[in-house]
Amino acid sequence: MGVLRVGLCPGLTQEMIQLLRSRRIKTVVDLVSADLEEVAQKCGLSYKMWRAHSSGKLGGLQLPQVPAGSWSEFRNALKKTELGHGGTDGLSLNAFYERGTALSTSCLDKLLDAGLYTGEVTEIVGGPGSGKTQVCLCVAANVAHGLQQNILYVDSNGGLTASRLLQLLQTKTQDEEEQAEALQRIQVVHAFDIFQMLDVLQELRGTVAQQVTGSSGTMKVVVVDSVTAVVSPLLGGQQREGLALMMQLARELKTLARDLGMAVVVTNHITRDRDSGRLKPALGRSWSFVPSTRILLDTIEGAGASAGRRMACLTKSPRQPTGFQEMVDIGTWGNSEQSATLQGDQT
Ligand SMILES: Nc1ncnc2c1ncn2[C@@H]1O[C@H](COP(=O)(O)OP(=O)(O)OP(=O)(O)O)[C@@H](O)[C@H]1O
Repeated sequence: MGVLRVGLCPGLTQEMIQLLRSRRIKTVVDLVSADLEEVAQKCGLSYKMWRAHSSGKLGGLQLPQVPAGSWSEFRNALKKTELGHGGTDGLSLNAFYERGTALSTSCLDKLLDAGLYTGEVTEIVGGPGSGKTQVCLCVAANVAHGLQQNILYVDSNGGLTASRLLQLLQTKTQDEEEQAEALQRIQVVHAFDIFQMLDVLQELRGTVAQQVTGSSGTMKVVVVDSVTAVVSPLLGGQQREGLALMMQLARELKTLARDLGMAVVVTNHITRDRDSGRLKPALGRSWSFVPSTRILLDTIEGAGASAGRRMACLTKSPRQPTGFQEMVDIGTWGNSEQSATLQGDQT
């Protein structure tokens, strides 16, 4: 099982192993999946020392050259290795994915700390026209072309257009065959009410549960644009029934993420808090616990405003500080210029 032991890599001393064990890091995969910066801080290990220790081999598997930059770069480099994908260490691909692998989105990776994490629900929140659907399409194009993974795209508001999807793919490749292959990896389903949506997700659960690990047909990402479109009509009169259906949807999405190792993306509208007047995600408190990561998209007013520019702000994350924000230009995502990020700003 790739248990950490002295001699696995230079510098991995008994003392260090004890420290890691005290942080519940016992195997090579525990180590790869951990927040290395936090671990290093708690174990009194500097990044420089870590680089020196972990270059070369670990658990009999070749590690990447540790980049001089940051911990997150290092972790992502690790995840791309044979080790990060289970490798020959007796670990299944699913077992690793369940622990969380970042799937690059190409549009919001900085905020997401490298991408969408398998095993988690990520929510994109924003008002009408804020760009939620554009983010979903950008994710679909990158997962299908860049990562060559299958994706289920559940459209519940009619926002998806094939022409925009193709436009986004055309910026990635001029090869029409590659574009067609990528389009084939994106399975689009329309579900205009909660019952249709639950049916779609339950069917997906059945299919994914039967998937053979590592086969070319695995479905790694599911996008639901939007949950609000099917849930908010239920929350008016028969509140109880509506809430129960909403939580059933939440359970389905979490099962796909946690038990079946998928990355789940949902979109949600915003609403104004009656007391404070502040904007907050729609669907209330019960829903607010469903996603582990949330990005709020907002249009920009005043100087610097343009049709496609949006401020994307991380408002919930298990990995990054909340409040982290960056300006993105969704208008450029479909242009040949690959400029998504205009500036980074940590608040
Ligand atoms: N083909 C396109 N090329 C460039 N930008 C586009 C294109 N289509 C849409 N946009 C940009 O995306 C914005 C609309 O974004 P989108 O439809 O993703 O919003 P949304 O948050 O999903 O809205 P809603 O909640 O109403 O569904 C437009 O205002 C425009 O700036």
